[in-house]
Amino acid sequence: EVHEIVVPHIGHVPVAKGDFKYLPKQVQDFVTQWVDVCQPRAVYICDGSVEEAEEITAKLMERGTLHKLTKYPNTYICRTDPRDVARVESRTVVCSVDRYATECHTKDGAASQLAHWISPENMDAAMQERFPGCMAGRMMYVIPFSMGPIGSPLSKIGVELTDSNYVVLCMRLMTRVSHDIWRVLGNNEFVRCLHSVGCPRPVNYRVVNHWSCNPEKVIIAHMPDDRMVVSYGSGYGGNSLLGKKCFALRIAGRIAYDEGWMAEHMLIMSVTNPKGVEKFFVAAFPSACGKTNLAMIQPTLPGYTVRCVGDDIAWMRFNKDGQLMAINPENGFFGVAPGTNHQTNPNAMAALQRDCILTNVAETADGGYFWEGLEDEVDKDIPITTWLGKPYKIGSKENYPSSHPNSRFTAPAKNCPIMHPKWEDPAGVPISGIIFGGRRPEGVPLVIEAEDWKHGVFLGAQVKSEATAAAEFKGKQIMHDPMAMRPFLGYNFGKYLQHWLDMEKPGRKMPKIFHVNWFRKDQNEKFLWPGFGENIRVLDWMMRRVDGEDIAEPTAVGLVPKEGSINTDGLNINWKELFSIPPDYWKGDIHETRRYLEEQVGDDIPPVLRSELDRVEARVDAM
Ligand SMILES: O=C(O)CSc1cccnc1C(=O)O
Ligand SMILES: [Mn+2]
Repeated sequence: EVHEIVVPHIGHVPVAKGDFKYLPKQVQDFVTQWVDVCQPRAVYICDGSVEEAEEITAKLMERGTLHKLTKYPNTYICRTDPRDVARVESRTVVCSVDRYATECHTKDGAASQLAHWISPENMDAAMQERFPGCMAGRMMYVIPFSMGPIGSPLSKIGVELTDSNYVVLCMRLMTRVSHDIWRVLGNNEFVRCLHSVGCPRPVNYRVVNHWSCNPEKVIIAHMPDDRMVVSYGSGYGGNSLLGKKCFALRIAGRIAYDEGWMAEHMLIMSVTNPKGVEKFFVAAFPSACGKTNLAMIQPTLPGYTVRCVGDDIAWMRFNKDGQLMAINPENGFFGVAPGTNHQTNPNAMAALQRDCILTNVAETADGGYFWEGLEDEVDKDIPITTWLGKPYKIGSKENYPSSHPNSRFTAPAKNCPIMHPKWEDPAGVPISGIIFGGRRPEGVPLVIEAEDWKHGVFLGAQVKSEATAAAEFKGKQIMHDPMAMRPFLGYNFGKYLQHWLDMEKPGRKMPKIFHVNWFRKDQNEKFLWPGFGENIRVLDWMMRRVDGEDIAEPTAVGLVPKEGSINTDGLNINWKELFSIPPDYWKGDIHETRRYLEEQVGDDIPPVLRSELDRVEARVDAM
């Protein structure tokens, strides 16, 4: 076995684990290149085994980064530096030679919200400023991982180099990490991922919560042409688990554009009705708008069964029979903890009974976890320690909230009791419906069906939602989040929309496209729709529409359910208000959609989409 690597500038670097010569030559070159730059004290080639996880967990517990929750087997809690708690959109960039391969020709040079470009020169400068020597005194972990079942023709392989053992543990839960990857990869293409917390040793400042990070110098950069991602300064979630947003959406989106498939910010689920008919849906909602909850709903209608394939990312491709097939490229869930409880998502709670890592949640004195939403599920008087390490009691204002609004659970998908038997099927699952949606407290009906594919792409492009905690926006503004992909684009959004439009080809069974809004309120700020398990009623209506039942009627904004065609037995629903399409609201909304698309996509708006915008706007203006 080769127990060291020889690199030009620093000579011999020990290989603490694994056999370097077993790696494919192209991976050896990738590792050697960055060992030489980052200068770690040693290299650790991960194999994804339980033993490896136990070894690294013990190391993190010893250091105080991870704390064991005795109430649940193999479950740990982690607190970050409070400055490192969410995706950092302002520091997330995409590098391309031509600026407009990444950004759109925005109107009047407005700053792009849809992907932030960095020039190759500025990329190099940013790398030079950060990576040389950044891993001094640290271990470089080499993580071989597959997005999608190992060996599936729809899967893609990545290799992440990182100096964070927290990332090693989470990547093992979120992706498929295995020694077998090397054999499956051979000399094929792989996505290069380089991550550092940006804290070379010796560090001469106090590290908060044993969580090394370098917030001032955070950069999350993508080089789609080179199929590469580099991330520096943040240890958290989508910034550091590079298989997730960086690879599976931004880089994969560009690969999908080149290869003719789709990488989308979507859950994948199946619904089986009392007659035993099963249909699969994907749904794209902005961050923290309930994808995990919908993917795992417990139907309230008798005789319906919902199963989960994935809760956040879908890779989709039309097969030779013209059927759209989807896989979940991930292996676990990295879900928002606050608001998750046995009422809102009993299946997620079932997946949180063992083998999880919880980040920035609170801890109960009896060795359990706590977050906002669990008040009725723990002993009212139990002493709680907040994510900031402060004392908290349920009902108290002091040290509220107990958990960071973007605190997360990292859980292996296999522990979710309703995973579909085909959730790892290499061929994927057949998609009948695509659902867009967002948090719209006003004016938007419970469900709208697109008249056709291009109208559906328009419904996706006009997605908006009240801001949430998953990124750095604050407050209750209505934010645009076209296709629910605004933070996750890897190339020109106009080209991305054209790519969607180009998916429609003769011989293909184009899925129906819908838009949902669970969050409409009446003038007293009361929700008009109960949501959660009751959403099965809307999915049932969609299934019947897919089968062509005459239960929809046309409106200026699309097809809506005929009165009474959604089963509302047992509910007290104000149908009129829930489905009203207030002309003034929609006139304002469609003009805001035009303003946003003109400003942010400008000349890159695909002509077919522009004509959809004109067509719908004319109908709304005539209301
Ligand atoms: O990556 C983070 O730190 C939070 S963002 C996130 C995590 C899992 C799934 N989706 C998202 C998102 O922002 O869409
Ligand atoms: Mn997401």
